[in-house]
Amino acid sequence: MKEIDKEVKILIKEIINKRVKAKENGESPKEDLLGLLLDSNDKEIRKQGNTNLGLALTKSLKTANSSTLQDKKLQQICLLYPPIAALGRMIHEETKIENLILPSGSHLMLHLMLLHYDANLWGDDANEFNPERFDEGVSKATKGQAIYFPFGGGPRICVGQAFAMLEAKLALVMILRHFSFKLSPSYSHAPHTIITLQPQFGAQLILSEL
Ligand code: HEM
Repeated sequence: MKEIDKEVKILIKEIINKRVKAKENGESPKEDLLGLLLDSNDKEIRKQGNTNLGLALTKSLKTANSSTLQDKKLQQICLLYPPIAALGRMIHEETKIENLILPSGSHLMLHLMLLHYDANLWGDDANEFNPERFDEGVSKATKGQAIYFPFGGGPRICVGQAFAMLEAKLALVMILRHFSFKLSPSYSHAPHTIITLQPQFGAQLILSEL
């Protein structure tokens, strides 16, 4: 796991460094999030007279790695809004589940939203944002049951899980080091599935530079 963690960090650094180079050559779009963050990072570095961009990135990576509160929040976000909302499987041989006989070739869908919002499994606050339920990790929160599947499970579990979580934390840390943000009044809550679960009308935020 430590090896994967190291590789993931190197990958993320490579992505950012490539972008920094493109920016220096005037080839990088400014108006996306990474462009905005790099701009803001540059300003901070100029203010502090520090020309070593790597230091700011290393600090962000350190903060991202040590933030267990963010882990819990991301786990809760994946409970309410699993980016992949349903998993599909085909059965290769006739299978009996209690009194149900599923013929070979049947297609099954496991709908994560049904599982993740089930009050019998998660309690009465199933549909509330409550990161504290993950205080003692995922296996305690699920009481060892197979009821939490944002990254799938078993032999086909997502190989990019650690990368995706670190990437999300890193993006958050980099934003929060430079900006505070709140939801724009134009935001309309409409989770919607087009392959992945996404906000149908976008998620407009108002960023204020710190
Ligand atoms: C928030 C981000 C992500 C989510 C929610 C996610 C979710 C999932 C889920 C649910 C599965 C299982 C699919 C199934 O059982 O049918 C899966 C598989 C997989 N994911 Fe991800 N994933 C994410 C990011 C990534 C990233 C960043 C990578 C690559 C760097 C990646 C690579 C893969 C691969 C290769 C598999 C197939 C594994 C196999 O079948 O053996 N994923 N992912």
